[in-house]
Amino acid sequence: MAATPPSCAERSDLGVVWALVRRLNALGPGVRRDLIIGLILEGVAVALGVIGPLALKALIDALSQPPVSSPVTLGLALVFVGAWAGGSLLSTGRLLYSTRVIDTLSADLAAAALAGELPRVAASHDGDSGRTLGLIERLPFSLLVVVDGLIWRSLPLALQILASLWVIAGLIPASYAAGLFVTLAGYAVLSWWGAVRHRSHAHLANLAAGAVSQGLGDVLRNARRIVLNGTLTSEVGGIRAGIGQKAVANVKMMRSLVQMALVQYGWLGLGVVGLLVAGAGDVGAGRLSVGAFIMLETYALRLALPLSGIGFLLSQSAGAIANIRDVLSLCRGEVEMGEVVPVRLGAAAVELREVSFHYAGTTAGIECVSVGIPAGAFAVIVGPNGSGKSTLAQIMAGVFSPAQGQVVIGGVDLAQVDVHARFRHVLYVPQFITFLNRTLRDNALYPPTTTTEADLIALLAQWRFYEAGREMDFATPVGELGERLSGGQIQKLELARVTGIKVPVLILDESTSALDPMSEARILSDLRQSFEGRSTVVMVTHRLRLAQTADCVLFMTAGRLEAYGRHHELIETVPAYAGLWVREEE
Ligand SMILES: Nc1ncnc2c1ncn2[C@@H]1O[C@H](COP(=O)(O)OP(=O)(O)OP(=O)(O)O)[C@@H](O)[C@H]1O
Repeated sequence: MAATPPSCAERSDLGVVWALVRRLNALGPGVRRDLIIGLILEGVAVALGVIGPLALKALIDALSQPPVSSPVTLGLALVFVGAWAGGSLLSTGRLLYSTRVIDTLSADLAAAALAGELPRVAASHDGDSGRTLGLIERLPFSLLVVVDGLIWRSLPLALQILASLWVIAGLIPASYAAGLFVTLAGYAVLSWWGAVRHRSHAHLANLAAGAVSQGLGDVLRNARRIVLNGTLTSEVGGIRAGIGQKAVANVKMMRSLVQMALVQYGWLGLGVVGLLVAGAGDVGAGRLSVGAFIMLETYALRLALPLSGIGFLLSQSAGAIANIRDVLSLCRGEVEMGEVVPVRLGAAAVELREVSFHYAGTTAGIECVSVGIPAGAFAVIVGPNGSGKSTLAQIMAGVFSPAQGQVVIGGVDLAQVDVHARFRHVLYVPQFITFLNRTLRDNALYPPTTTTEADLIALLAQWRFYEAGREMDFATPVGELGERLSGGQIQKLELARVTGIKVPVLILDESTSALDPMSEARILSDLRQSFEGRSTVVMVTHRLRLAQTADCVLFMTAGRLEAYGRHHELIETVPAYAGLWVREEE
């Protein structure tokens, strides 16, 4: 993973720009070199922008004072045209470097945002992948606006304005330089004011765009549910309505842009007309040469044109900065994925000390659970639907952090272990196993397993992964989330992978629920054998017959640990458990 500066949750616009500058600086010598080359090119372009109108003035003055020298006029004409064309050429050439810098920054930010967001999605179960996707997709354009437009172009332009005003003040009455300064400064202030006013529209347009991305992702992921339940028309209608709302937000944003442009260009027009009228009067009165007059107007137009580009960028910058701020807020600091080395080899004890947890905004969760599972044990968590089995399992695995209490694995408080490193202490296999849309091999050998392909093929053959006679084809893609595999195949593949993982505690959440009874018995026996002495295994299950052979049983009801012990003890002492057992037997 790319190294990123620690805190990314900047709030103010300047904070966002500053965060980008810091990230740019941290991107290494290659990026810094590109930045410097780009700045040099832009600097030369600025100088040519100042020289051009000066050459034009000299040319016109030479032409209006006979005798006219052909080599001099030709030379001045060449300087004027060369400065004009050269400046534009250099500015365009500079784009090569700025594009490279922006692409690198974009990749760095996207990686940091993803690295920050994935653990949050994994932990909260309320991931908003569509919104995140939209934010990251819009990032390159936003960076172009802010980095190329605001950071890179505004400084050279400010230099060009200052140098031009200095030249003007040196050649003609200072009042012209003052007039031009007031015109340009007023224009810049109006642009800034417009950008601030534009921000709320841009924010709403961003939200609408995010909602569309989120909705699209959601319906695409749920295509089968939608089509099989006959809700295609209404779901497509919902997306269309969302796009309509986005269009309304965009129109409002564009209207605000047009109003802003009216004010900006109105002011500019007034300023340039003022300079023209004053200049024409002075030329008529012989106080100003025709060359100086044309030079003044050329400077005015040459500076106003890029400034209007900056005005546009400023107006776009509110949305761009909002987008970048959102992406920065997804970054959660530096993520270093080191080598997969278990903290300790061998099974570890699990201890829960007065653990409580509630899902945000609900009363559902776990109430003050204290329990100890000895190292090397095979423990099962049982209980009715919604009693908190999966929640407890995920707290044990460090997926959810308890609001109160401690989870201690092999003497280590899990809260003290970085979320990215918890898999070295305890590994959780979720209730709903999903695969990456890659090959069977990629998913079956997915880290941190250390199993070999040959061992895996042998194991899956024993577990009857395919019906008799069918060859194992590890190059087959499994489809989105693994949808080309059957429910039982998904669990077999995952459990085969898990047998190759060396971890002190393994937590399986209903990982055999889709297996036929024979496969389940065989696979569980193989798993227990391969984890013996190596891992403590905790398994969430609805099948109480698995509890019969377990070393300990955790019986959950309504978010509480109702009872803990061996199966036969609970049968004798806990009527609710005995009732559940009788129902299963029936
Ligand atoms: N992400 C979530 N946000 C809010 N509430 C949740 C969330 N996940 C689970 N719950 C609630 O927490 C309670 C316990 O859920 P949990 O999944 O732990 O139960 P369970 O015993 O594993 O159920 P089952 O046997 O049906 O799998 C339920 O009331 C459930 O609705």
